[in-house]
Amino acid sequence: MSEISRDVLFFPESQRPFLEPHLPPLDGESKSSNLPFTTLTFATSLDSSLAIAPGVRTTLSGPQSKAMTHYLRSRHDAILIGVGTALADNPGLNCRLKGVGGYGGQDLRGQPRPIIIDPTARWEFTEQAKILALVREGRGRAPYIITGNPSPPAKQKQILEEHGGKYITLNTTSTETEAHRFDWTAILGSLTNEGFRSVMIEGGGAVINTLLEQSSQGLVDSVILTIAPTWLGQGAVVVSPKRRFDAGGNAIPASRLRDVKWYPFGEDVVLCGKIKL
Ligand SMILES: NC(=O)C1=CN([C@@H]2O[C@H](COP(=O)(O)OP(=O)(O)OC[C@H]3O[C@@H](n4cnc5c(N)ncnc54)[C@H](OP(=O)(O)O)[C@@H]3O)[C@@H](O)[C@H]2O)C=CC1
Ligand SMILES: Nc1nc(O)c(N)c(N[C@@H]2O[C@H](COP(=O)(O)O)[C@@H](O)[C@H]2O)n1
Repeated sequence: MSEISRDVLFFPESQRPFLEPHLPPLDGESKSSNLPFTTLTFATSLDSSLAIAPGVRTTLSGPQSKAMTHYLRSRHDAILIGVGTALADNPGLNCRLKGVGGYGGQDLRGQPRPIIIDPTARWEFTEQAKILALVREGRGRAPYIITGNPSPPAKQKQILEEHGGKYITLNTTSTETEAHRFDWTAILGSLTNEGFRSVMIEGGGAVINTLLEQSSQGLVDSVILTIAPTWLGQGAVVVSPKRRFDAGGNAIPASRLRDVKWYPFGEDVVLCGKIKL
């Protein structure tokens, strides 16, 4: 069996319609805001964890919900993760559904552009990175890395550009607790400048927790979560955004979904909704 046929995933036509209201429009119609249609999507445990420990790749999705995630990848122009995930997972970030480009389809049709948020350009990848191997095999696109470092390492820049990727430089700001932070509107604006009309944001913890802060959660158009029937336990990488307070200083929920729909998917459930603003 070839490497490609072993990897191929199937997501039946009959299971696709329920997702449609939660996805970027098929006709490419853009939003009024000029920013890409933004879907927040990840797999979580019952204790709101993404991975069993920092730096550890952890399988949560069952086969059906994994195939659904790859369908989501085929429906977005770009797929975004933080550098923590790039380092922990050595991810492919391509779409391995039967029929997309590289998996029986033409060219790279249906393959999203991977976007990595790496403010200091600390990801020291080599040609062996899975994401680049897939590019050489014609099964994925080269990543664009958003950085605040005006002089990223020459070696990585060369490798990236040889594969058709690039660094995109964006200004960072400093907060009391963080030395180099991107504003999410600026991140999404830079994707618009590159011509992307939709992006799915997969994680990891820091990416999701900053996106769900009050100042940026309004940028999220759709939320599609896979919930797996497992508790990862203490010490895991947790989704838990910064606490919010009302005018009287009382703690209030950091974020809440509206128009929620739940769909069983094998042993998992898939939750779709919108952020209530
Ligand atoms: N179950 C799932 O669906 C998923 C699981 N994961 C898991 O999540 C874990 C990784 O999570 P985590 O360690 O939190 O890493 P992240 O992937 O969230 O990357 C975090 C880093 O990205 C940079 N970053 C994130 N947001 C911003 C911002 N707004 N501005 C500037 N820089 C930003 C920072 O880099 P710097 O430190 O250089 O400042 C930050 O430390 C992995 O174990 C992975 O397996 C990941 C995705 C999905
Ligand atoms: N949907 C989903 N389910 C899980 O169980 C996961 N661990 C993840 N992780 C995300 O997918 C990336 C790996 O992608 P490749 O299979 O290498 O293409 C990983 O980096 C996370 O972003 N997602």
